[in-house]
Amino acid sequence: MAMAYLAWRLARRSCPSSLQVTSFPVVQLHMNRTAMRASQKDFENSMNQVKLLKKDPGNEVKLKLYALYKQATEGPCNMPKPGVFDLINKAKWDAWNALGSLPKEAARQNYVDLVSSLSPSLESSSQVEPGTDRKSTGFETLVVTSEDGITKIMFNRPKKKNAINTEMYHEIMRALKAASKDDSIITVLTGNGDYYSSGNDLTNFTDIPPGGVEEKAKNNAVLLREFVGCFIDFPKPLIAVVNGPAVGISVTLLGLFDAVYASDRATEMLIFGKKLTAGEACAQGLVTEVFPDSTFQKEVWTRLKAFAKLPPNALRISKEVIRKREREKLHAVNAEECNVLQGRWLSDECTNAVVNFLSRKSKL
Ligand SMILES: CCCCCC/C=C/C(=O)SCCNC(=O)CCNC(=O)[C@H](O)C(C)(C)COP(=O)(O)OP(=O)(O)OC[C@H]1O[C@@H](n2cnc3c(N)ncnc32)[C@H](O)[C@@H]1OP(=O)(O)O
Repeated sequence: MAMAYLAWRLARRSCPSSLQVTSFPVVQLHMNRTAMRASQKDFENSMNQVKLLKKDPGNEVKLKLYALYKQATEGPCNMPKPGVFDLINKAKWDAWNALGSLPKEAARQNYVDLVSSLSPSLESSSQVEPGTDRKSTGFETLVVTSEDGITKIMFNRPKKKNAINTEMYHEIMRALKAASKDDSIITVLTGNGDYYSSGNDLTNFTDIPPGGVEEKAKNNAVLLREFVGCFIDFPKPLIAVVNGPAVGISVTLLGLFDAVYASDRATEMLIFGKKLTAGEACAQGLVTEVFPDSTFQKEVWTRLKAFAKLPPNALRISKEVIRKREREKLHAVNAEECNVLQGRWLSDECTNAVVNFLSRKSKL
């Protein structure tokens, strides 16, 4: 991306961001949550999570879950005790009966707590699991899920370090448009696997149409302009969970997010051909906050779930007020930059860089 554009984006980080606008209610929300009981929705989400557990939690835990579920939905056990040879039903009955007169609400809370104690394995690793609620199908290069007021758009080409090919550009735009209209409060972009994204898929430059390289460069410029435009116009809080190294366009786009959380493993954010650590990117305002990789997913998702409970209209309006002043300028810079890039893609420098990369393993 052009120097001016990047400089502008960096400068923008020192302006009030929608994250700052929302920071006060977040504190309030943490205080409220400790006093809160699990809602019916939390309970239902936990039931869905149980179905998706990858590892069998073992009979003891399953019995506890069963008992708490029955207690939460039907109250104290008043069924006749099964016979001694009906081993399974007797074990279930015993577990339920052992809960005595525990109130339904407390059982619901215990159920949610128990499920969440089983869930860290889903969230603590660098490999991000898809959400457990609604999973959009129809994407080849993404996993899109919606849960807890958060639509998560996950780049899903881990074997290619989540390089963005033409199909993925189109799918990201489609997912963003859908997220802007769905009932989620915030939208998160992240990557599956060890990379956030290695940027533009360099094979995008090899599929030459009948009109030759000029037509290819023009098509790419049109696509890029529309793609970046979707980020400029995105109406809800947009958050990047940078789970690993990020390269090229996946870095420069970060300036259009409302918050950027990076794992301290994101050590290779390449800009100006220079590797930048996540900490350095944070010092320059491109990243909002850096977390240790060991706790990255857990800490970030806890925070995001709290954001997603903030008043949705206030969030949208805050973003609109901030973005309104700069939208026109952003679109103008985007258009100019795409024009410049269209020319650069026809240069020997660009051709050589692509050929060098693709010929490393004799792909050309
Ligand atoms: C519509 C067009 C718009 C253009 C917009 C302008 C955007 C510009 C940019 O984004 S410029 C940045 C482009 N990206 C790069 O230059 C990075 C290239 N990749 C690498 O340097 C390395 O792959 C790496 C440092 C990301 C990772 O290195 P390593 O750990 O050694 O892994 P591999 O190189 O073996 O990669 C594994 C696998 O992934 C393929 N791959 C990785 N990145 C890309 C990519 N950007 N494009 C295409 N393919 C990529 C790599 O070839 C390997 O594939 P293989 O296993 O050999 O099939």
